[in-house]
Amino acid sequence: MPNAVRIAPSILSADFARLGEEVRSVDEAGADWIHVDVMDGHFVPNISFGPAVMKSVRATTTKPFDVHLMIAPVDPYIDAFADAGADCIIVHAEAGPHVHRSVQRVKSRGLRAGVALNPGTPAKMLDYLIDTVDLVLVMTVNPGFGGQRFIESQLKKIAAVRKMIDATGRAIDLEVDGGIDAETAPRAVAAGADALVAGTAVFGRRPDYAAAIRELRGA
Ligand SMILES: O=C(CO)[C@H](O)[C@H](O)COP(=O)(O)O
Ligand SMILES: [Co+2]
Repeated sequence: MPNAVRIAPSILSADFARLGEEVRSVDEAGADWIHVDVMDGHFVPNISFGPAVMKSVRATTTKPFDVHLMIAPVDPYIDAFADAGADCIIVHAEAGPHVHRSVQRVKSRGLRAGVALNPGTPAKMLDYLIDTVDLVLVMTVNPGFGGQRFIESQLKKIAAVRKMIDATGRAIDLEVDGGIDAETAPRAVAAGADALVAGTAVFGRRPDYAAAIRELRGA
């Protein structure tokens, strides 16, 4: 299905005491990708987990790991997450010091590279990056926590990024992250998103993850 929307449950909202089982459950429930939120307590005001934890759950599924690094500076950690089994590594345009170099470093490991834009960062930031990336992640909350409210102004940015992607003629994924549920998902997709991260909307529906994923897809 070429135009199907990908659903990427964020394990930030999983039960960390049963992380492996949680990953297996969302895999069986129909997740397309597993979204891994890495927070450093510096770039964002929260700390989640590092590459060792990710590596230990990597073995529980064959689904691609979509690794969202909220780390500044990020370059010293790219190899560790590549070694831990990332399929796509997303770096923040704001994390610095040289985002283009960070993207090159991800690509040099043979992985898909993504760039994330915070809500206050304009789409224009992508002008000299879009030709090198495989994915753009538009943040629809300020990064650092799950369970926040979708920021409406980002719909305009999703539409602007969709135009930029289409103009390249390349297959670049447009993923949206933050406050995605059955109400916001269709609006993000209508604006141009083709991949949706969902933490609370999936893991908050414990134990029926399949229903949660079906609902997001159907929406
Ligand atoms: O990157 C993130 C936060 O920085 C998370 O991926 C995001 O918040 C998902 O959680 P929710 O769906 O509950 O908003
Ligand atoms: Co995320």
